[in-house]
Amino acid sequence: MESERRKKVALIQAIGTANPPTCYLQADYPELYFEITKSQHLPHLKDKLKRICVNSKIKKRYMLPMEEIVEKNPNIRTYGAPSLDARQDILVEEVPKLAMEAAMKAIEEWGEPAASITHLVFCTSSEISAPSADRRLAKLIGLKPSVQKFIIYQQGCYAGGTALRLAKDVVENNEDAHVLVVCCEIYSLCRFQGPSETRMDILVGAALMGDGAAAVIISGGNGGGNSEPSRGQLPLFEIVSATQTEILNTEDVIGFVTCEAGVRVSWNKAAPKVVAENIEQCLAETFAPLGVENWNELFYAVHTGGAAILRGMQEKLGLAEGKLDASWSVLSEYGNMGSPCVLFVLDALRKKSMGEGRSTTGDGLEMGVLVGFGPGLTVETVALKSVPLKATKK
Ligand SMILES: CC(C)(COP(=O)(O)OP(=O)(O)OC[C@H]1O[C@@H](n2cnc3c(N)ncnc32)[C@H](O)[C@@H]1OP(=O)(O)O)[C@@H](O)C(=O)NCCC(=O)NCCSC(=O)CC(=O)O
Repeated sequence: MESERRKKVALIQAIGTANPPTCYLQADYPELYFEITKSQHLPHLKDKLKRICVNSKIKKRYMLPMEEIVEKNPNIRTYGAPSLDARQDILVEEVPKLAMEAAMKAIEEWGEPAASITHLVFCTSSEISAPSADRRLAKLIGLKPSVQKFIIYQQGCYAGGTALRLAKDVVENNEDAHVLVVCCEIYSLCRFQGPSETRMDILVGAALMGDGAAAVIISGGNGGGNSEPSRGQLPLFEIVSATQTEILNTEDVIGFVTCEAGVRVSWNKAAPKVVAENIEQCLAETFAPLGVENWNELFYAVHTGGAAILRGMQEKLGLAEGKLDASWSVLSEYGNMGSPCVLFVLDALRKKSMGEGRSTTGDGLEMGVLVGFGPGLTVETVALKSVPLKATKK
């Protein structure tokens, strides 16, 4: 009977991640940045960048080889100089290539052919082109021409959550849908700016941003507490709900604009405070219907926006030590890569849970939350259910 048919639930089946090959150690970066930008005559700004780098809790980041790129395109090093053409020429090629690496890893873990993907959701804020980056990616990984594509351009760091929200709707409403979600950012190049005496947020960006791509595959499964995948393989997480919230009157807190000089980012000092002040309301709205009030009952995959943001959230929610470990670990190993960050954290979380012999993919807990935030200020709150790890080992 129709009324007895169980609703399909959205299951994350596999995760793949990728980074460019060039690794920059955080301890060496201030020297390198001031060398590349020919700004050694500004030692007070270099000292400030050194301090921010030390406090960033970042050990290393992966980026395009910026020394070579800037040498060939010297306008990129000068604050405000026109350089968008040079950046776009490289990014239009490099964004789909990095995305491909992550996508291939996710497809390999999933174990089904790429041709079985029915929908593609692609997110980037690192280039703008048509035919767009999703189409280039589809060709690179051999998706069928009838794959249903969506591109989420210019949404910044919260787009990883937006993509999961869209994929959830797609699998719940389309029989046998298999959605490939890919987020890819090359901030090292699109957002690179030389230092400026009047723009301290450029130094903050120089200290935090890195490049990465992450891909997940989401399929429909049977609900009812037991997460059954549709195609034989056991899933990693169930997406229970996904919501976007706009925090009113915060348009000047985080933003960016593409201009002749590349992507000009505005990060306001108030960002950590604004996120901390609003996070509990976002969680309350998401988890009241699920009967969760104690934030320590949840596992967490929070965007690695910066150390002050993670600290503020931990304090405001009264989280026990270790609750944000997966985010701290991604921040330390990769920095702030924008939209793929939350998916990197999800990957770290399930690997950590497995490594530590936890009973579920979510730190041994049943319910958790993925939090993405970015321009607007906009928050994506995704409620997740973990999967028993004993079952995945069978
Ligand atoms: C950058 C930090 C690690 C630095 O931490 P510190 O422990 O060194 O201390 P701090 O916060 O006092 O900052 C050090 C110095 O930098 C300055 N400073 C910090 N943030 C600033 C900003 N946004 N604009 C201008 N200056 C800023 C401080 O005033 C201080 O200057 P002085 O030394 O002169 O007193 C931290 O502040 C942090 O994590 N900030 C959050 C970064 C952020 O907004 N991320 C959101 C990304 S948005 C995103 O991810 C989405 C997207 O882009 O789409």
